[in-house]
Amino acid sequence: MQALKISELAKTFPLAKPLFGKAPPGVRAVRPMSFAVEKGETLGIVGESGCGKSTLARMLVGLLEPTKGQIEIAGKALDTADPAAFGRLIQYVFQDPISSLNPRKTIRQIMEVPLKRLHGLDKPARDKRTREIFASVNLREEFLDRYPHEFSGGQAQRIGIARALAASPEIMVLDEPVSALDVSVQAQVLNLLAELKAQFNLTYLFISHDLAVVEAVSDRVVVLYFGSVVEIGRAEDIFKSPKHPYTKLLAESAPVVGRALTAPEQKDSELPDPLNPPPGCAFAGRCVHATELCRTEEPRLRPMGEDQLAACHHPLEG
Ligand SMILES: Nc1ncnc2c1ncn2[C@@H]1O[C@H](COP(=O)(O)OP(=O)(O)OP(=O)(O)O)[C@@H](O)[C@H]1O
Repeated sequence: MQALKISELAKTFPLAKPLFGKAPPGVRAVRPMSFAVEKGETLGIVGESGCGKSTLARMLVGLLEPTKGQIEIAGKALDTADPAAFGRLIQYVFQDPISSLNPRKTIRQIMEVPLKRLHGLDKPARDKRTREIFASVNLREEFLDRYPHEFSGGQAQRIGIARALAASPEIMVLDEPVSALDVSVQAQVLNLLAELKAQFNLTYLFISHDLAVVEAVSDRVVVLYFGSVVEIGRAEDIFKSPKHPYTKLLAESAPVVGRALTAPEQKDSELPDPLNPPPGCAFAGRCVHATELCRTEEPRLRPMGEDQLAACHHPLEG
């Protein structure tokens, strides 16, 4: 069963109109993209800074209205102009746990908001549910009457996760959930997320620039480049047998213990200018395999092997 399906979802940020002349076309942060996530699956989302990960995530949780496209959760299309429709179905866990929590509210008050607003629970029911969720993220009950700044990064991220769980969502979008944490704490939070997924029957979208973490936690992975999906497939295939030269570049650029860093094959290290996008494949300027076709015609996502799709005119072998 599909937990989430997006169809032709896109976001363009308009730019200010100059005093004279035509308005510029705007920044196409997410170009029309479509994919689905199965219930219980963890879908990793990777790509370098500026590729549209956060814009996509914010649209998925109703924080940002798409320019076009559709979002379906558990088979139902959501009204993307109505953020309230999202809360009970999909929740966001932010990268920076402390600044995502209201500093003037106690943790109990923070936890109560979704329980009251989304589920209409009365005070005793809210207290009971808050205690249950707190226990499931391994936090002590006495923490409930403290303020966000009193917690370490790892504890604050558990609170951020608890707040998201309080909405009883089907899906959680985890946006770099461990990158702000000490390495020693990262594994604890990742283990907790795995336990919660099983306990609450959740589906995860896991955004990270840390490919080792994405490979470890994801069933399938989406690779974004310049606002588009350039490759999607099972995590092991994406990392061991990438079809798109950009996926290979990402994998080769990631430091792995015990492996010497190779100089990745590429011509340039710059992303194209979003205000002046190239006509063909957006990666052509950096790709050593690029031909005239790549510079003139945008490649479409197409099947390449079992459960793997890539948008490339000259996919890699093997
Ligand atoms: N509010 C905005 N107005 C105009 N352009 C924006 C806005 N937000 C994002 N962008 C642009 O959209 C593109 C995608 O940005 P986005 O933040 O989604 O990327 P990202 O992959 O999440 O990057 P990072 O990992 O650095 O957060 C970038 O070119 C960015 O400059």
